[in-house]
Amino acid sequence: MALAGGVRVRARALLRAGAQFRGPVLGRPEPAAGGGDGTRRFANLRVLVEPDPAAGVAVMKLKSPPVNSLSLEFMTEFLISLEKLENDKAFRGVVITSDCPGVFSAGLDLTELCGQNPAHYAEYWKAVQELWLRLFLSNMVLVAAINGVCPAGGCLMALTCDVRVLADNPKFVIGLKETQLGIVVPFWLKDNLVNTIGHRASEHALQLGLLFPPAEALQVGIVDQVVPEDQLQSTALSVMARWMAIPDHARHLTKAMMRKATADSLIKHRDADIQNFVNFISRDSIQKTLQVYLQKLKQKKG
Ligand SMILES: CC/C=C\C/C=C\C/C=C\C=C\CC(=O)SCCNC(=O)CCNC(=O)[C@H](O)C(C)(C)COP(=O)(O)OP(=O)(O)OC[C@H]1O[C@@H](n2cnc3c(N)ncnc32)[C@H](O)[C@@H]1OP(=O)(O)O
Repeated sequence: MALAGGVRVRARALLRAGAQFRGPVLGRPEPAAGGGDGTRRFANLRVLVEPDPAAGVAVMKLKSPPVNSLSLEFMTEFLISLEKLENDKAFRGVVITSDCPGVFSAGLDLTELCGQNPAHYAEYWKAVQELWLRLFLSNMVLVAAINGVCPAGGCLMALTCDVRVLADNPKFVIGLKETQLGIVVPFWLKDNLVNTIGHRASEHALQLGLLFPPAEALQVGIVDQVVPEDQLQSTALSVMARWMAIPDHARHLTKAMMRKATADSLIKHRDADIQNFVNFISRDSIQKTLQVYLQKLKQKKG
């Protein structure tokens, strides 16, 4: 699936501005781009990709400090990196994890949702839809190695994956807390959750805006495994190895068959969903709530 119009335009702008694969990364000298040794890492500004072509797997590390919030730039760069892997036949699986200590992703970037104009909200929501669709319908096996708190939009990313492994730390909660902020999750994300944990559990989780700590997350089924923090990466890779043993075409066609109806319901109503979001987020009452919440977050330190 190609990037949607607005996101593609922004992607091109980012690429022109130099947000493309480069080395060295993390201060280590690496072969020049296209060096072809199959071991080099590549990165744009906010996503670090560590490829292991021999295994057919890449690890994508979200590194948009401080909290990997889903800004337009971050989502665009993430999708560029994902598309690069999708287009490279060497890669059949991706582990998604965080490079920001203690936070997988803080979810949607609240500064994108506050005090902006309707055109911005529309562009932003289109990018959120695109992120979800591209991940949800990815041909590749996606394993989320969740090494930090994972609320709302962070959970959105994790829910698109085929498998979620959560590090066992009581601070690492996961869930869709939107109602706690006075926000309603979009229907397609609700469907994604229902597909994952069932209808009744979703009713409770969504209405109460529940954030599950590891043991509860495992019990309700929003994650598939909880492991000690120091075993997260190795567990994610061994889960991946199991999935990689299945012939790709059969696995992918099965995944597409299982996910088609849920994805189609958004694809058919993308514009209406954007309009709905713009109307909702532009309301004075919602703006006020989000601004107060953002201020509280900022005052936490002071
Ligand atoms: C009718 C229906 C139609 C359509 C659908 C309608 C509506 C749907 C609309 C929106 C859906 C929204 C879903 C979301 O994702 S909203 C975001 C939810 N996320 C959160 O509530 C998490 C907030 N953050 C935190 O709880 C914490 O930051 C933390 C636990 C992730 C990390 O804690 P730390 O103590 O490590 O870090 P902090 O000091 O709190 O934060 C550092 C820094 O980062 C800023 N920040 C944190 N989160 C966000 C964010 N989500 N967006 C933007 N910025 C964020 C925070 O303010 C600090 O900034 P400063 O350094 O002080 O400047």
